[in-house]
Amino acid sequence: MIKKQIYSLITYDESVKTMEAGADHIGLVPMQDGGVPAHRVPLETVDKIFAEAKRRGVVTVAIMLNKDPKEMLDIAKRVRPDILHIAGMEYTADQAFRDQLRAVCPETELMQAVLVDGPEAVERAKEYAKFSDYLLTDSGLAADTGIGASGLTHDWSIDAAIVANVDIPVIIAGGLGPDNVEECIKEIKPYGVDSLTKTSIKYDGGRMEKDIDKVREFCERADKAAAEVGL
Ligand SMILES: O=C(O)c1ccccc1NCC(=O)[C@H](O)[C@H](O)COP(=O)(O)O
Repeated sequence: MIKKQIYSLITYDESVKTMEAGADHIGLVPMQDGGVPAHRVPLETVDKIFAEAKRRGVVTVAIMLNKDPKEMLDIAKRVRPDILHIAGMEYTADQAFRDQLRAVCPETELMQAVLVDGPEAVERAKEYAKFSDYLLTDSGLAADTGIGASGLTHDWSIDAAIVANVDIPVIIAGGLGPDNVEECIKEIKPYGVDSLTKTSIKYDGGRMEKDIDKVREFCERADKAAAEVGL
């Protein structure tokens, strides 16, 4: 079984369709400082989407694109995600942040993004794994955060080394879509795979929406590859 994580949802309707198309984790950017304004989701809409996901047993992820740990903890307390994803490079979580998150939101797990920009990413991942519940390996460089949402792949042999060297679940991100998710799973054998750009329709001005046919194809191909390699 492989976890299919689909980002970045904006509306309730596309969230329901994304879950129906096979997503195991859904992620969105609750209203906050930082990030592309068109992707931020009002907190009332986050509540509605997360309630529906919890009803269906789908894991909810709140994506943090700001650099203020206090704001992150306040958002976690307010929207109660299953996972808080620290996505930017300008703030990286640490053990103190993990402890604070556990204190204010005991049920929320922590996922730290790892920039995969060379072999040194393996040591970076090992450090982050000391305080994280999940790692998300990702490509640079988004204009607003320095990591993620690039639509670009990176050297998967480094992800495979990360999976072999940490003992927490690793989700692979960066340029994954229906065209390459099978190859990625066969090469890395990760806990999960993530897709944003290649399963979205992007419009001028930064607005985007999920392409549900692409989401379905991504999930089906991921499941097929996972079954073939015995995951
Ligand atoms: O979700 C966002 O809107 C976002 C914006 C800016 C930086 C990162 C963001 N999301 C983080 C993710 O984990 C993406 O899903 C991941 O980077 C994969 O993106 P893509 O390469 O476009 O599939």
